[in-house]
Amino acid sequence: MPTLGVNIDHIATIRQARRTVEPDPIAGAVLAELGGADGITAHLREDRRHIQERDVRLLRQTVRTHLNLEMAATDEMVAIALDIKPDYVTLVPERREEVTTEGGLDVAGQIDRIGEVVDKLQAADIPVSLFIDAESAQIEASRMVQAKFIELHTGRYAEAKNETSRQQELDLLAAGCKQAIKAGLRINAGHGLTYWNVFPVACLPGMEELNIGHTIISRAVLVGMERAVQEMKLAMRGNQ
Ligand SMILES: CC(=O)[C@@H](O)[C@H](O)COP(=O)(O)O
Ligand SMILES: NCC(=O)COP(=O)(O)O
Repeated sequence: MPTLGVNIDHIATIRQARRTVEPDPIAGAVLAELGGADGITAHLREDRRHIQERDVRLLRQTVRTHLNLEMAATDEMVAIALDIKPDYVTLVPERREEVTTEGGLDVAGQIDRIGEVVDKLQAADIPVSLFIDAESAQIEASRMVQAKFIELHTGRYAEAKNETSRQQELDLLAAGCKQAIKAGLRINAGHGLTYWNVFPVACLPGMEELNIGHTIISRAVLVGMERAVQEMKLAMRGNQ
């Protein structure tokens, strides 16, 4: 069974709706860990729409499991990561106009830039994961830049309109896992996973960690954070 990284961005989304101090994602992370989270994920977006730099600095001091910092491959973010030293960094693509991340990072199309960022972070003992689509060229490019991990983008699987296309997307993810294992890459996955669609992804070969946010925070609003995390861990084992 893969481990569970709980993405706490959307606790901060509620706070930022009023630019106030509550709810505090730091408290959310503590409760997620008490509920059984194996890691905490936070996405410091360039537009700061949810997580703030203050949150990442406090999370670095308070997280007892491991901290995964999601960020764009910009100089500003690299400087923050080198200063804060999360347990690992996941490089993601960002567009200010998007509601959420729309696809994987184009590593193959910017090998030099991504390679430079991977080198800088890994030289500082911060392992790097690349959030990519399960495409052969992107997995090969991730190997070439010597990232330690990839995070397979599960958005298209999650948004599939019917069982046939969901199965096709799952097959692509499974093929991506096989290629990544051969390439010596460690494998995470995430985006759009829910209590209802997570189990087949949790069963993919070599899957190490699932990073899940929106569905857990949505449930936590209604039933509380610890219970929402416990229920996700059950769903990852096939019990909803
Ligand atoms: C990269 C990814 O899939 C998630 O971190 C997602 O980006 C969560 O943040 P947003 O909801 O702001 O897109
Ligand atoms: N990298 C994916 C992630 O952290 C959470 O994405 P989502 O579950 O909020 O869609």
